[in-house]
Amino acid sequence: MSATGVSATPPVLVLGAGGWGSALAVMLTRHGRPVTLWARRADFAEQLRCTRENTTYLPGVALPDGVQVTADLGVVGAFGWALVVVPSAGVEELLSVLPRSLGVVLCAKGLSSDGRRLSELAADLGFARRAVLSGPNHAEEVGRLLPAASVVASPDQEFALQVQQATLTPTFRVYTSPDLPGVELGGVLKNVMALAAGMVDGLELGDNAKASLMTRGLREMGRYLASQGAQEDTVYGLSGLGDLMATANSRHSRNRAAGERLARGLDPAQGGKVVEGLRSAQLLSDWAQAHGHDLPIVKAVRQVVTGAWTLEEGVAALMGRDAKPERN
Ligand SMILES: NC(=O)c1ccc[n+]([C@@H]2O[C@H](COP(=O)([O-])OP(=O)(O)OC[C@H]3O[C@@H](n4cnc5c(N)ncnc54)[C@H](O)[C@@H]3O)[C@@H](O)[C@H]2O)c1
Ligand SMILES: O=P(O)(O)OC[C@H](O)CO
Repeated sequence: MSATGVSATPPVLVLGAGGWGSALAVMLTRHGRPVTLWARRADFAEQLRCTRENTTYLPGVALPDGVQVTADLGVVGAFGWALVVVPSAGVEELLSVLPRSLGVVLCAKGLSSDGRRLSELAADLGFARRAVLSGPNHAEEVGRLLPAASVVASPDQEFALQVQQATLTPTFRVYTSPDLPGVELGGVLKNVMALAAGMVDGLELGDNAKASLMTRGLREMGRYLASQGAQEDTVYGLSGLGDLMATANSRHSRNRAAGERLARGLDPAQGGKVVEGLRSAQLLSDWAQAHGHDLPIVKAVRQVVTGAWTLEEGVAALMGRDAKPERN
């Protein structure tokens, strides 16, 4: 409490100073929520402090003074929970050095190296309070205070409400959900579907093909959610349909762009950019094969990405499947 009896807004801890971590830090700070932003590299933290702009991952967006940048992970001791905003490939490394008493809000949209959901990985490492934050949220737009919505999902309703209150602002509308796996897997699968949508763009197959792919992709996502014990209808929310529409159609999406580049015969992960759908396609496809589960679009993406199929073979495989009712 301040001297006036009004509660001071507690600061939010953002771990990871890439595009999304920086956008969240800017958006929250602009709305009066001070943020501590942790960057892994001391020289990068120093650069952010000096220039007040993340020219590498979020160019053109100023970091307000309220964003305290640090490379000292010791700051976590002052916080009860944190937004974990490093790419999925780096989540295990970061979580393994954090105190297990910290509540973790996982913001990455990928799987662990052995195919676990990141919240499962956090549970296995001993984190009791876990949530995910996911939705149609391009950093380039959220950081510029354009309106967006998202979902914080956790079986721990008190934790979900705490994170919702801390992150909901006039430009970022945050909903809660108890379906953690459903929200988390929506973010994973939409990246694979966005790769496929980018391939459709690159091949210039037309609007009908893209709409058909996205709709059948959504059905495939729902079936996969159900197979993982999640609620199938979570796929129709912000983290599923919402993020699929945003990512598969966006000029900002690295996954969509990677698919388009691949279809044009270029390197999909241009300049070492994070394209999480590439690894997820492999992991999900391996799982489907091992468990006799049908994930045709995921499989086609994997086959094309690994070079096992040409793009034309991928299209033919999807168009030549058995006739069936739409609901299957
Ligand atoms: N960019 C977006 O619009 C957006 C929106 C929502 C969610 N996400 C998700 O957020 C995650 C991060 O994406 P991004 O766009 O911020 O990535 P980015 O490529 O912009 O930046 C990644 C950052 O993470 C750091 N990093 C990498 N490995 C690390 C490790 N082991 N420990 C600590 N830091 C590490 C990098 O140095 C870099 O600062 C991804 O999983 C992505 O799917 C991104
Ligand atoms: O750039 P992408 O493809 O990783 O997508 C970014 C966000 O996930 C969009 O919500």
